[in-house]
Amino acid sequence: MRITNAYCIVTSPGRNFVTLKIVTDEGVYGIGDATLNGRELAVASYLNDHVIPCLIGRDPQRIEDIWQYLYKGAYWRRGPVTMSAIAAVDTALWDIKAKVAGLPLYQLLGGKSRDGVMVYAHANGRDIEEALDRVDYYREKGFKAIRVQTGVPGLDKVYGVQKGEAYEPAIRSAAPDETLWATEPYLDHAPRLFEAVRDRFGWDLHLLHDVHHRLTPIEAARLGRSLEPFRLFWMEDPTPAENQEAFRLIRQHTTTPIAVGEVFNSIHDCRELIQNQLIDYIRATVVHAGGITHLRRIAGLAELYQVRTGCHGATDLSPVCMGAALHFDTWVPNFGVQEYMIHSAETDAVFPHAYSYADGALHPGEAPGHGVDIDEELAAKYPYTPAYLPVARLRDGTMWNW
Ligand SMILES: O=C(O)C(=O)C[C@H](O)[C@H](O)CO
Ligand SMILES: [Mg+2]
Repeated sequence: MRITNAYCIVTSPGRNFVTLKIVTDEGVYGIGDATLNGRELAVASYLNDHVIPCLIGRDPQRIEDIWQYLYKGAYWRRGPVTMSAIAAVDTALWDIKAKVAGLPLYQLLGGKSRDGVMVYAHANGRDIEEALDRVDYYREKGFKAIRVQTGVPGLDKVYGVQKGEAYEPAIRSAAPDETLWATEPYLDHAPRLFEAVRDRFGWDLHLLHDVHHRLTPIEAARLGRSLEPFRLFWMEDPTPAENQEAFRLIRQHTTTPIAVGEVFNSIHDCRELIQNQLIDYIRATVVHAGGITHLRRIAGLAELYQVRTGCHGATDLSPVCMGAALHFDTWVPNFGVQEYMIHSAETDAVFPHAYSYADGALHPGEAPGHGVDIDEELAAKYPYTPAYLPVARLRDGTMWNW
């Protein structure tokens, strides 16, 4: 079996996605997500200009060898652009292998470890009342785990919150939107929010919260401690994780569980966090962390230290990534939870998929491969439009972490 063709499909059904399609001489094809929010065309160029020419003629069944060839062969290791490109190839190759075998991908990974993949929804509100209504909405839909974010008094725009139904942080424009951040009002507000959620809905619900890298380690420690009475499932990205050692300080002060890793692209980004048991959940997922092949290694390391998975699943990760992640989640022994930020109807139409939601869980489906396809004709109707994630500044104008 040989790879005869490979190409990128860039489409924008409401937001930008990059998809790699690999075609073989036997007519079987596979697809992989290559979307890197706000830097989409860099990955498309990496694939088109540097990876695809090296793939033609290779045996698509040699997934491990191709992974090593692309990783070691570039000389320049790691980084989100490289690892997203490798992930797209890897995902497409696993898709092909499973289609050839006539099996859903989770069967090749080792079979089912669970009957369904527990997912968490996003309840966002401009204020506490609005957030409570959204929690209620998702509870009614059967979700067992809900992430809750609200506006903060005195701040105009806050991560996770937006007027209207669908939250989409990447704004279509030539340059990023500028937002304002202040830590003190947030630290005062967050415990009030979770107190209100527990008062109204009780304790039979997993609650999650994303700090989105905004705090210093000692501020994160204070937040974790102030949230302890409300028993969170996790507090996510409390501080930027380039300095893995910083989490030791947070850990020394709080028992609120910590989730980190949606921006990680390699096992080396989380090795110390995992080996020193400084986190409880690892958020790396298929598209940004080198595909199924590399994510499996991260999960294997994490398992040794009782760190569980919590794959990133925002809407900037395409349904192709979600499909592949659900097969991974169905198999991985140390599964924790899967993020599920629901895609728009336009996106779902471009990416027909076998996965489905029922009663708080997603199911990957039984279609051979990862079960997600792309309608190329429809995709062509949504041309790429530049869009960027916002930036954040402190009140005095200092650049901060968005
Ligand atoms: O889903 C989350 O937890 C996020 O933090 C979403 C990110 O801001 C988003 O995926 C960035 O592209
Ligand atoms: Mg996050």
